[in-house]
Amino acid sequence: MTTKTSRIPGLHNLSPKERLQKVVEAAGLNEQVLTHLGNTGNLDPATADSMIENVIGTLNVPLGIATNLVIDGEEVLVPMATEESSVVAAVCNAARQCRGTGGFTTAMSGSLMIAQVQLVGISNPEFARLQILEHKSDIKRVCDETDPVLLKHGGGFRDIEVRILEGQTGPMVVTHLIVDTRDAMGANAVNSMAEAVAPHIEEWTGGRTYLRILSNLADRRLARARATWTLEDIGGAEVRDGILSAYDFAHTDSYRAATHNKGIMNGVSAVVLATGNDTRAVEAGAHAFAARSGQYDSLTRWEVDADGNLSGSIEMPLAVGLIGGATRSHPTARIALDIMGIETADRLARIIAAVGLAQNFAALKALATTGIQKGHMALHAKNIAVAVGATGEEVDKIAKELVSLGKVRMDVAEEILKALRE
Ligand SMILES: CC(C)(COP(=O)([O-])OP(=O)([O-])OC[C@H]1O[C@@H](n2cnc3c(N)ncnc32)[C@H](O)[C@@H]1OP(=O)([O-])[O-])[C@@H](O)C(=O)NCCC(=O)NCCSC(=O)C[C@@](C)(O)CC(=O)[O-]
Ligand SMILES: NC(=O)C1=CN([C@@H]2O[C@H](COP(=O)(O)OP(=O)(O)OC[C@H]3O[C@@H](n4cnc5c(N)ncnc54)[C@H](OP(=O)(O)O)[C@@H]3O)[C@@H](O)[C@H]2O)C=CC1
Repeated sequence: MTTKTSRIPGLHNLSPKERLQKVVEAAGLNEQVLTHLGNTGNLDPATADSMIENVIGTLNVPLGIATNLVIDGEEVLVPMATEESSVVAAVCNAARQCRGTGGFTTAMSGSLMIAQVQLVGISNPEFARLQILEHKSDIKRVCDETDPVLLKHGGGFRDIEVRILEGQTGPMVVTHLIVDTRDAMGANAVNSMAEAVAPHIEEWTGGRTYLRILSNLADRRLARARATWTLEDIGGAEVRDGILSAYDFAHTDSYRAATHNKGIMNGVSAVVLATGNDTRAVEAGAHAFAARSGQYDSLTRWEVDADGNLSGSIEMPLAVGLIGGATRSHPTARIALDIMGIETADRLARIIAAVGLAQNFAALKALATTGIQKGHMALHAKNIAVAVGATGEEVDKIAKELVSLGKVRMDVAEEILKALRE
């Protein structure tokens, strides 16, 4: 049944429970939905209602733990929130195979974010550019006055750059405010600064400012991770060469690079989500960075070291925080940080980069050897069993049967379930 009308005036003024009732009625759903969505798991309705708008319930995603990771000499258990099977297992698998060489070494370029102020209606953009640059100390003062708390935590304005862009509507003079946002992802912090600085830029140049917003291409907040996998640990030179060939494919072809990077983001987004950070911000930054040369490229690099072992590295923007957004308000996100023993946003970003690299190693190794389906579908089999209506012990029985038949398919699962229930 389709919804009678999507116009529900004042829905936002109701409580989550009242809204749910209205939506169930409007969508013509049965009363069971009330019970199902009424159970909000470990996010209470009041907290959920304060996070987004028009809340009627919550969507629980499994939270798994990646084991085996050694990052900068420290053992770390990493929580990952994802709906996709084999993603967590893949990280455990990759991390286990590089423990012998010390695991992952990571670094961060800094915690600098960029806010952009777009200025238009300028006939002499080169002149305006210099006018803005001359006011660097005024801009610093305005930015820092906007966020004294950030200043207290060692952050604040660092620099400006001014670019001239030729748009279809005429020249644009774009000011980048470069701000150290420390343990915050920083979107709200730098957006406030951009809005505070904009009227001054208009006054100095006589132009008109439009957009005042951060850039998600956080290329001054790059997380880096590297690791070495020995031939012995990965199963020999043929496996190494298969991984190198897989990387070469991604480096050469954007169609392949998109899938290659999707695999990396399987790990990255799962940790970003588990910690209540903004998955879209990180994803937009990653893909823009991957395309920075003009050709969409791999976020990882794979090489052979002097001893013939496999060296993997990753470098990508990772604007994540421990403050702001849902990182503080979502109780599970706070626990996720505690599991990792995280005290700085810098450490969180570095762990996420290591997870991205591990994820890529596992996927490339599987692709270059047995193929992805063997491991992935074996773990996906339980999902298929649940999707066809299996419950309790039926789930494991069906999953095992699907794997042993080598046919992890819905139609086969349905047949097995039918036979089990006869
Ligand atoms: C699936 C495996 C791990 C099997 O790998 P395997 O070698 O058959 O597993 P194993 O039973 O020998 O176990 C090896 C280790 O893997 C881990 N492991 C093994 N099973 C589990 C489990 N159930 N739960 C947690 N951890 C598990 C665990 O660490 C274990 O060591 P242990 O702890 O036993 O000493 C392997 O085939 C693999 O890594 N595959 C890659 C899977 C993958 O990348 N999945 C992502 C989804 S596919 C996709 O979206 C991305 C893609 C592929 O398109 C990207 C691209 O194209 O580049
Ligand atoms: N394009 C995008 O990506 C956009 C994203 N967003 C959203 O913005 C949110 C993130 O913004 P963000 O600015 O991080 O969040 P907040 O504004 O909530 O938090 C940052 C603020 O926390 C205070 N603070 C306290 N301690 C620290 C510390 N140690 N380090 C840094 N700051 C500290 C600072 O000052 P004070 O207390 O004075 O605020 C700082 O400005 C996310 O929810 C994201 O989804 C919003 C718009 C656009």
